[in-house]
Amino acid sequence: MATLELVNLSKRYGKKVWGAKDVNLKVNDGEFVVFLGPSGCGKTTTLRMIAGLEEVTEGKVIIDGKDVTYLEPRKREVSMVFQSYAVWPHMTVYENIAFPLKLKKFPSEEIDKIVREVAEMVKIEELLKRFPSQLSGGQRQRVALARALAVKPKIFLMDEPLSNLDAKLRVKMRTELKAIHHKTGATTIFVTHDQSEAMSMADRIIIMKNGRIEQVGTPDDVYFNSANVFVAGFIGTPPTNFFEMEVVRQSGRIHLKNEHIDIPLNGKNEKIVESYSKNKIIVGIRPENLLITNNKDKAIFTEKILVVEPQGSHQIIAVDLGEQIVKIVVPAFPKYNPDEMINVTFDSERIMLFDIETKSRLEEY
Ligand SMILES: Nc1ncnc2c1ncn2[C@@H]1O[C@H](COP(=O)(O)OP(=O)(O)OP(=O)(O)O)[C@@H](O)[C@H]1O
Repeated sequence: MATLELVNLSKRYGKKVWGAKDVNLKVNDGEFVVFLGPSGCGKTTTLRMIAGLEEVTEGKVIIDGKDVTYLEPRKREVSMVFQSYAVWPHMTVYENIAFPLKLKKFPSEEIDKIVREVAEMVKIEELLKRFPSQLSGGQRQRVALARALAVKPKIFLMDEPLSNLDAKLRVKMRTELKAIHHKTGATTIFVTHDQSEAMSMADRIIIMKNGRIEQVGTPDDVYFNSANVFVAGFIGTPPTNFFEMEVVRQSGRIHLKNEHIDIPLNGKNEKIVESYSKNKIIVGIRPENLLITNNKDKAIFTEKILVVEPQGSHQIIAVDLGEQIVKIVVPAFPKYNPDEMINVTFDSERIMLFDIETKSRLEEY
């Protein structure tokens, strides 16, 4: 087990493309950290630099206080699990797990003990004599996990390890991986582009875009205190509704208005906008923070329902506000129908205000 520190870590491909740029991060001993972001944001590049599989252009990788930036991969005491499993097809499950230990010249009795221990941990004790071709995708991924666990690395690196599995198995493996992490307490860096995977597994999430870190925080931090428009839009399903609004001072109160919506501000939100000098602002409201009300006076807009998407536990209501589809999440009951008129209000504690130019959150988070 170990700590990890990345200092201004950067990777340039060719002359212009920065795969990762100025990545600064401290990972605590035993922490489960997830790199999350859209395709091409630099997650894999960063992970590979930590593993030593990618040459660093600038910056440092520090494991347990020791600068390993130029140390070869096998001397870093990290284990990597890939999306493609990378188990050896000509070896049995037992041999796959045992092989790295043999290379390290462990005595065969100890190898046997470790193989059985990790096989039990990932629930493949029954499969030790089989070859990978006789296993399902999920079982093969467990073998890759067991092999990585067996060498007791200082740090576990996982690059989208669940993305080749079907949706149901992914969700199951998430829970199991989290339980394994709980048991081993190994410092883990996990890469994914799936936000619900990140939210459900991470102690902290590192959200990346264009090679840079946009926000570092717990799942609650990045969801409730999103640092900017990108993070607020990336985290959450359905995504946050964004509105470009004008700041209007009207009979002693501040309103945020556009053609369809009128939001009167009070309390904390009014204070934030009082010290904001521009006349346009971006408002972000998550679908569950828009509320349907019978009181028309409280409505920030009144509109016809376009579509209702039943989800069992809740309903997603879509409303067409002049070329912008607004999504609202409401409980499963009462049932709503298309063409029904609804008055929509909002949870004033939960709206997010962003600078129209910098797109950053306009409050302390
Ligand atoms: N070998 C390479 N040569 C040139 N550019 C590269 C190379 N590898 C990655 N890149 C570029 O670096 C950027 C970051 O890529 P990276 O693979 O780290 O993204 P990612 O977040 O892991 O994406 P994905 O989720 O699609 O795997 C991208 O713009 C990518 O095109």
